[in-house]
Amino acid sequence: MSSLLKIKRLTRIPQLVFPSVRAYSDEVHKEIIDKFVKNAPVVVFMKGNPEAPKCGFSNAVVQILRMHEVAYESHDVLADESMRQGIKEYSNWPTVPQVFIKGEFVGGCDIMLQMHQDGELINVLQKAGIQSALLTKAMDEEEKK
Ligand SMILES: N[C@@H](CCC(=O)N[C@@H](CS)C(=O)NCC(=O)O)C(=O)O
Ligand code: FES
Repeated sequence: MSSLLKIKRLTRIPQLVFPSVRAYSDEVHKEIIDKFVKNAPVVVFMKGNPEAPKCGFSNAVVQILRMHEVAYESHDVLADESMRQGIKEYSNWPTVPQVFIKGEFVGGCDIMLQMHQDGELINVLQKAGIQSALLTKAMDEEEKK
């Protein structure tokens, strides 16, 4: 028997245990996205940027927030593939755009459109301490009457 085999038989070499690399990177990634999501009162993950959206769904969200004159931070997922996948895992929502208000996932394009149409967006913004320009205008008009 070769001396190497003898050594192997006689010694129990302890195995090094590494946490799975994927589990580790997922955790780190979640932390990074968590910081982005909570970095501003309103945060939007989209394709392109507010000045030049690169998809109609992202454009719709930009138009809605513009109507309410809401300031927000945006992230272009097309510029960062790990962000594109990471945000979907973070919120457990399969598509982009994604809108967060006060760190809470609110929805994508369809939900934002629905909330805009039924007035719920004004309420959600109000609860987050943000006054929609549409509400300001409505109040101004009410005062004039
Ligand atoms: N119904 C969706 C429309 C958004 C959507 O379908 N997005 C697709 C096409 S832009 C998407 O994000 N696909 C996955 C990807 O591109 O990573 C919504 O309400 O937001
Ligand atoms: S990029 Fe094609 S539908 Fe959004």
